Amino acid sequence: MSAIAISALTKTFSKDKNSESALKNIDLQIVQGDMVALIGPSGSGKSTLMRHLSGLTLADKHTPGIVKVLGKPIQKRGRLDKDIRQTRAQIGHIFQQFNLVNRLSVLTNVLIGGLSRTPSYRGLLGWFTEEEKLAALDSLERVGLREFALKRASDLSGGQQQRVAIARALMQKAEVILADEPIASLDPESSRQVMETLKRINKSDGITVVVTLHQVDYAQQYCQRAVALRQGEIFFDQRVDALKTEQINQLYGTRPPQQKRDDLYIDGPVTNRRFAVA
Ligand SMILES: Nc1ncnc2c1ncn2[C@@H]1O[C@H](COP(=O)(O)OP(=O)(O)OP(=O)(O)O)[C@@H](O)[C@H]1O
Repeated sequence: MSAIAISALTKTFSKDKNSESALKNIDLQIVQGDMVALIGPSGSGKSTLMRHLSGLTLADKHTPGIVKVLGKPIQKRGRLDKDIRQTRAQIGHIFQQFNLVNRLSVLTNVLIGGLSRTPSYRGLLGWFTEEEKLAALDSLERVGLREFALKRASDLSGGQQQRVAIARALMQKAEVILADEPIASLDPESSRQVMETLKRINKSDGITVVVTLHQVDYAQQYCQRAVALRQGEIFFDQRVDALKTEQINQLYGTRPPQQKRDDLYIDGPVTNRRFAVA
């Protein structure tokens, strides 16, 4: 079964009839257990596509677009499915802006991941069972942060916070993780640790991971497949080891690879927005 199935997905933000669509008739299937990088230049539609997968953004009405996750519809013809809550409970989210509750402990943040299975009165009161706490500690152990359990989330570095978000997805027992630019504001070492952690849980638990990345070299190092968007369309979709420098240059519209690496910034000299043209 496909973990993710998208067909005929079109999204136009502006009501102006002549404006370009952010996504144009996208068809995409991702099998369960795959780790897929979504790459492409700024504004190509990566985040918009990710938001459609969890129903945070709706496709154009009166178009045949369908998005399914784990075989269940998320949205159809620009309308959310009525059972979306159950499906959403199986999707873990990791965003560029660390989406933890800063004033709560790391452990509580992870416990929040299991709320979809906790009776709501207990969740509201912050009552968690010993078993739930042990499971949360176990998730933290798996991302290498068990000893940070009682710290405030805001006291952790950006990279550590991203790993807490991964632990929260593990606690949630997410079968699909959508990571939207999880390393965009991290230094190279923290980026490596976050990508290694995603890769590890992808391999060991068979969790499907879709990750948007600005750096092609991280996609090549950690993912099996790369799907590239350009101007709202799929520009290439292939195994990462089949990616050619020429295609990457075409995708980003950069100068040829003999340029110095420092000249190859996508958006100016913003750290971590650089990508390698190998
Ligand atoms: N809420 C919105 N309202 C209007 N236009 C939007 C909205 N969100 C995205 N867009 C437009 O849709 C297009 C795709 O944007 P999107 O953020 O998906 O690109 P991206 O590939 O994720 O870019 P980046 O790498 O910079 O995050 C852009 O032209 C953007 O301006």
